[in-house]
Amino acid sequence: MDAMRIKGGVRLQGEVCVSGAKNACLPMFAATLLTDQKCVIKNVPDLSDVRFMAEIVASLGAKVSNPKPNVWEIEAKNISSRAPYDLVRKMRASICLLGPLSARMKRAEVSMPGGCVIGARPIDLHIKGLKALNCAIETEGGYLKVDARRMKGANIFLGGRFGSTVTGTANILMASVLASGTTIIENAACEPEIADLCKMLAKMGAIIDGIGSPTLEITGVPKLGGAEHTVLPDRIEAGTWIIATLATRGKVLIKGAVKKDLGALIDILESAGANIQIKSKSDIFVDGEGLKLKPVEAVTMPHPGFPTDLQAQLTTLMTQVSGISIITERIYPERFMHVSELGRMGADIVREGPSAIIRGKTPLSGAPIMASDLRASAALLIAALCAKGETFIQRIYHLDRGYESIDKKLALLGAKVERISDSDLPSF
Ligand SMILES: CC(=O)N[C@H]1[C@@H](OP(=O)(O)OP(=O)(O)OC[C@H]2O[C@@H](n3ccc(=O)[nH]c3=O)[C@H](O)[C@@H]2O)O[C@H](CO)[C@@H](O)[C@@H]1O
Ligand SMILES: C=C(OP(=O)(O)O)C(=O)O
Repeated sequence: MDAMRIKGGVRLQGEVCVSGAKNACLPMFAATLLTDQKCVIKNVPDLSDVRFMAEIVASLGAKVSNPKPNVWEIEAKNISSRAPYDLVRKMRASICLLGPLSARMKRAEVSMPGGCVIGARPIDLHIKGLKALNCAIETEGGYLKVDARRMKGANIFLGGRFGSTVTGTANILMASVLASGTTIIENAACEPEIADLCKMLAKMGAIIDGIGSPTLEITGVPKLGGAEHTVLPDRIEAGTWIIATLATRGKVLIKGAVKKDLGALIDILESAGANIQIKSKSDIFVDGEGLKLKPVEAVTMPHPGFPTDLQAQLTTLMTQVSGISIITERIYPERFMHVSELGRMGADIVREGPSAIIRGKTPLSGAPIMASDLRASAALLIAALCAKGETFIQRIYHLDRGYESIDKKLALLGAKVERISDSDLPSF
């Protein structure tokens, strides 16, 4: 297993390129199962989650290849409809297979995903949506079994007490593109990754109106064809670089940071006094030198609100800002695994229900710490970059799920980081 050694105290400086969005390409890989023709997906980040998804799609019978860096080709001529537990358990996003398999094979058996450290992750809305499309569903032996022989378009309100669902929208969308008649998904997730998935489906021949809005109208077609699609840049990676630059008081040009996808984060940071310059549609320059930021109050919400996937990173930044910040998590009220590890580095953070109350600015000092999930790891990494002395982050496989070549990108910005194996860790 790998760990990361970080020597803190360096200001990030230079230029960094954002990779393709993980949360767009995972459902896109599933979407390739909707056709027996070849799909080519470009700008795919080299991540462990992507490799898992490729493995799952291949295990279903698709021909999967990675002919060039960041390019994947998938041809799903003959596929089976059963996604087994051994593969599905490795990655929650594999629930996205449910919609495409139901639509193409008229039946699907997908192992039920479990919860995860960021909290409960139910799939009742996915089931509600498929039932509305006239599918019969039962759970048996840990599998969700869908009989989609009588699938047809419907009007579906896809919402719950936490708002919309991202992978739930992806599933119902991918099912309805081949369902007879018209489907209207109300309260659809508006995340840019869903809009990008819609664009790929449209290239495959799907008819979708309202792309990017909370109302998607899908006119079912009997068959889809192959397509070539380039994945949009990862707004969560871009946001992580913006925050890391401010936290280290650095100066970085972030290429592939799309302002329209980062509105809520930019608004929060500008209200704190950050200098964020929009250089073009997809380039943002952050100048953190000599900045005195003000504390913030932020609440996570579905897009276009402040994303939960940047909550942990913003928490770290606020430990380096004088005053009291309050960050409230409305999507996953338990997503605070980073808080105790930040405390071990010297942060003063108290949890009050779904909120973290951060009293800054506290000096951080390097320590041995443990990554617990993807974004918590990013938050710890940012803390390590700000800390005095050396930090050793263990279990960085979490980071590799969602950040392509993170150590190499950091090194290019001047950070002192090194990937080491657990056996090379000093004794603490
Ligand atoms: C692969 C992928 O795209 N992952 C993202 C996706 O996860 P994911 O699609 O799993 O998250 P959802 O959008 O479905 O979850 C949003 C909220 O709805 C609740 N819910 C969801 C489904 C359901 O059937 N019932 C229900 O109650 C969840 O518990 C959560 O509170 O969106 C999350 C919220 O932006 C992000 O943190 C994840 O990075
Ligand atoms: C929670 C995340 O991913 P997943 O939904 O795949 O667990 C994330 O990307 O932060």
